[in-house]
Amino acid sequence: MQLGVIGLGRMGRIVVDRVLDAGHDVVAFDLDEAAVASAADAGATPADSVVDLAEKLGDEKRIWLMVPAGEAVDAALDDLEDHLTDEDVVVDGGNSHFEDSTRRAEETPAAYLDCGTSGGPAGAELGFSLMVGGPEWAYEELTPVFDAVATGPAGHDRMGPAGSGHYVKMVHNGVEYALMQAYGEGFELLAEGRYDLDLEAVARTWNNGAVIRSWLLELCEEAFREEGTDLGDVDDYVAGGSTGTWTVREALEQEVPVPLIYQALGERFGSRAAEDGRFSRRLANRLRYGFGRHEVARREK
Ligand SMILES: NC(=O)C1=CN([C@@H]2O[C@H](COP(=O)(O)OP(=O)(O)OC[C@H]3O[C@@H](n4cnc5c(N)ncnc54)[C@H](O)[C@@H]3O)[C@@H](O)[C@H]2O)C=CC1
Ligand SMILES: O=C(CO)[C@H](O)[C@H](O)COP(=O)(O)O
Repeated sequence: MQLGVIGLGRMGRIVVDRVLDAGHDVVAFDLDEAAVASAADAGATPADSVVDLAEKLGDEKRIWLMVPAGEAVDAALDDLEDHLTDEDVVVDGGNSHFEDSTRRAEETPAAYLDCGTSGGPAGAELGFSLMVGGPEWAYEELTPVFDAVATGPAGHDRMGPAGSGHYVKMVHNGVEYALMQAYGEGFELLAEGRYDLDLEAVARTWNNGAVIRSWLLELCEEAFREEGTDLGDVDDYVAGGSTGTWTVREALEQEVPVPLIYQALGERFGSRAAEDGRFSRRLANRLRYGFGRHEVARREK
């Protein structure tokens, strides 16, 4: 199969590499020329615009968007519009709002798959977890690509109709916020509590057989190993928040109580309003680097 990939940043580049490794062809475009050149070095055919990418793909277009949610997705779709037919397939693998995705599915001339992507840059080796919404035929058609980008066939599934993939990913992120908060509170109590503990050793012990073992807990272990048990100069500022806000807003609309997710979101906003040095916020800040390579806010020395 030949796949066009638009957006070659932290996540899009992994899509390119895994699809090439699986023996498919890739045509690649990004606004950043260096990113295009680097993808070409890896074996992709470079494109110098979205239209050039569409033309290079020929008649049967399968295109993966991996650009920031919002305007960049609409801009790419606007440029593609005149080059798509109902036999083509466009995948949006970014963190788009599910209502934007249902709108785009109606407006786009091609079949549209909204694909929630989880796993972060660690997915380069492991593959991602992919939550896909949209027409069944298009999902089946793209299965070889999903097999390559995901951890394997078990790492992706069709959630339902348009919007459902990004809906599931939105809720995934709400869960992510609450888990980070829970680990943060536990480690804060251990850091402030009765014993002088090595928190890397605690995390490692928990990660080996404990009920609460997980990848986020492995990232806590990594954070303590790399920053020290006191988290060094990691600041208490936690960035991000859009997907958690969407989750809470949707929960309010559906009248489903999500107090843990709400509280975790509030903690993020609180971290920006007051510098209180809370350990849980410092760990959340560092964890965002662990799973997403988001920049770590650090204290001035
Ligand atoms: N970093 C992470 O762990 C995860 C990110 N995501 C989502 O994946 C998407 C991409 O994220 P990252 O790769 O981390 O971002 P990134 O900032 O590393 O890469 C985005 C790339 O898109 C390019 N770009 C922006 N507008 C463009 C346009 N109109 N046409 C072509 N290229 C354009 C940029 O030049 C950049 O290279 C976002 O929606 C993000 O929320 C989803 C899951 C995890
Ligand atoms: O989707 C992700 C992980 O699953 C991204 O890393 C996302 O950026 C996380 O959300 P936030 O930026 O609000 O922390």
